[in-house]
Amino acid sequence: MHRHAAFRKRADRTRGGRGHQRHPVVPDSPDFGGRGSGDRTSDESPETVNSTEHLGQITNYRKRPLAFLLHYVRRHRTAHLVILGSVLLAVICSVCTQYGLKGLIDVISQGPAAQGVWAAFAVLCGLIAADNMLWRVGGWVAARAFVRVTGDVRSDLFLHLAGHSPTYFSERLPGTLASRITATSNAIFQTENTSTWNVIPPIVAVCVAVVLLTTVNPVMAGAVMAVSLAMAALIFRLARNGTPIHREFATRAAGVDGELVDIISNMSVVRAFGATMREHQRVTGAIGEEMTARRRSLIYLEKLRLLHAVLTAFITAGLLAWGVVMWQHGLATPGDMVLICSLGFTILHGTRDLAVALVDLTQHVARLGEALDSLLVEHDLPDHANASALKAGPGHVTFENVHFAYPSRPAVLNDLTLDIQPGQRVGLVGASGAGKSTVLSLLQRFHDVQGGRVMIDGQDISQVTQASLRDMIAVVPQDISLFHRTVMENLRYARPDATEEEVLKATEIARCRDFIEALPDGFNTMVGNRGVKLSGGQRQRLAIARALLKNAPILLLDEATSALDTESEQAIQAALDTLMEGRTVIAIAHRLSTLQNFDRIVVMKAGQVIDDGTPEGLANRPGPYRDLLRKQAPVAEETRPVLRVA
Ligand SMILES: Nc1ncnc2c1ncn2[C@@H]1O[C@H](COP(=O)(O)OP(=O)(O)OP(=O)(O)O)[C@@H](O)[C@H]1O
Repeated sequence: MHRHAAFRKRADRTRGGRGHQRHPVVPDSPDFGGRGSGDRTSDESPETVNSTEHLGQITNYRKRPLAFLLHYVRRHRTAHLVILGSVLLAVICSVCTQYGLKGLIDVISQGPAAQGVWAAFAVLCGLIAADNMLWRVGGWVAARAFVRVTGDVRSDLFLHLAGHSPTYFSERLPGTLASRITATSNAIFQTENTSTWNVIPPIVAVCVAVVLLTTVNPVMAGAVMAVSLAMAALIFRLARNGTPIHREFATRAAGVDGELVDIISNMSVVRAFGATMREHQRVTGAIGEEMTARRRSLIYLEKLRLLHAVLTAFITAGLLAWGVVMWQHGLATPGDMVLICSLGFTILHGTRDLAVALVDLTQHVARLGEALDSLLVEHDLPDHANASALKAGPGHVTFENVHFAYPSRPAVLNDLTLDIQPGQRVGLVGASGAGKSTVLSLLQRFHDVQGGRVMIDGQDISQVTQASLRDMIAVVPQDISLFHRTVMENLRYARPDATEEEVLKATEIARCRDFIEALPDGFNTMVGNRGVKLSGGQRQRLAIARALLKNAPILLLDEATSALDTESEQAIQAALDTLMEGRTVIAIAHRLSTLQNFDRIVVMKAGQVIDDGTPEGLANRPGPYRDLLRKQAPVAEETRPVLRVA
């Protein structure tokens, strides 16, 4: 199969929703319409882009911006051929108009009795009309085709971006990534526009003009062509030399966007620390660097244009003088003089326009290259080449001699072994930095382990598709992220095809229906950026409802109730109890009393399990858990400790 066709097919497949196997409904779990997350077929799992097939294609273009552009041009081949055809014909008509003019003048100069005046007139008018109409045909088709290309590009880049690991995102500013996607699509649009309207027309015009000039004076045509080509080559070469300057500008511009988004998304912190002026200075610094880079880029272009203007003035003067001398020696008719002048100008202006357009084009291609270079990085956590869907089971989780370190950091987990039976509720406790969150991350395969294996129902999670792995796991995180969308859309994120009845049922169990209905627009209320218009407790209950709708056999909880009043805590605790029914649960808890109803407590220290047993068993014998309990005892008397939900 052709490589590009394969790329397209795969991209289409990833968009269209794959039929990967989903786990069955957890038998003992509460019924939310009798459907497991396995029924969620319309959701486009971003993990699907981890397909190594897809990776093998799009990342090939990382260093080949023009090949990348051509790939999308081929997707709309017919439209681009129509555009090219109409531009070529339009330019040919436009240049031939000058020949038509010469014909008319030659006939007219024979006197009023000359034959064929109206025929020459008709030819000239026909050429002018065709010239104008053909441009419009090209413009009409381009208005659709070029815009489609920009849409395809952004959509594919997003798909690729979404397949990167958390490490990729933690090392980059979201604003920079977003701005690079936009920059890529803008650069492609500009490249297509410049090529179609500013590069191809002068090339064709110059070629046709030279052919026509040959009919008057072949030597003159050859000389003009040679000089023009030499000049265009010189300008283009100089333009290419400026590429690093233009790329520097593109990098700085993306940097400013990244800084702005980072600061704006942390505006509450900026205010809390009275750091507005500090941030202003920082942004001003970044803008200053971008301005310097932009100035250098523009001045470089201006120098090139100046050079071309000077050369053009000299060559035009030479050409005109040559024509006058020919006329003086009776070697040229008045019509020939008109033709020499107009074709000479066509060639000179054509090469000038071409050189300028090529300069612009190299700048657009440089921007495109810069953006692709940073976006088309290979996924660092692709699905295994022979990955198959995780076969749904009851949710048996095993960590087998797991060794793990974050990049350039000392080991976080050392030979960790943990066996969690299906349906077991396990609380992970231990000092800050012990590695509890890392355990949850590794189970979701946010990173690959460096030693040992993580297994679900006897299957190594590094060997299964990430989409099927995510389907097995529901997460209630500590920091609950909501989209700036309606409450309903946020709830349905877990299962877009959930019926209204299922959503209502989940919100009732999660104790959030009452407060949602009290919101100004009920379920259609926008929750604000990351959910700021809701309280912490309300966001947590929404997250629980979302997890209920997902209905996965494994549930990860990370410290959910830390900042709540007693009433909210009780509501959330009750909701969590329902959510945990019939699932394998791994919960991170700092406040130990929330784990009293759990089957098992695992105490971690420096990446290892140092104690393991039932809450009562561990509480009743000397050991790290009892020490932790005693440390928390005074706190427990004042405030009822609660589970921290993931
Ligand atoms: N993305 C990351 N990159 C590099 N190091 C990390 C990353 N995440 C965590 N760490 C480091 O790994 C160690 C374990 O962190 P982890 O978050 O797993 O601990 P924890 O027991 O969950 O702590 P806490 O209870 O404070 O949340 C810490 O030293 C932390 O600095």
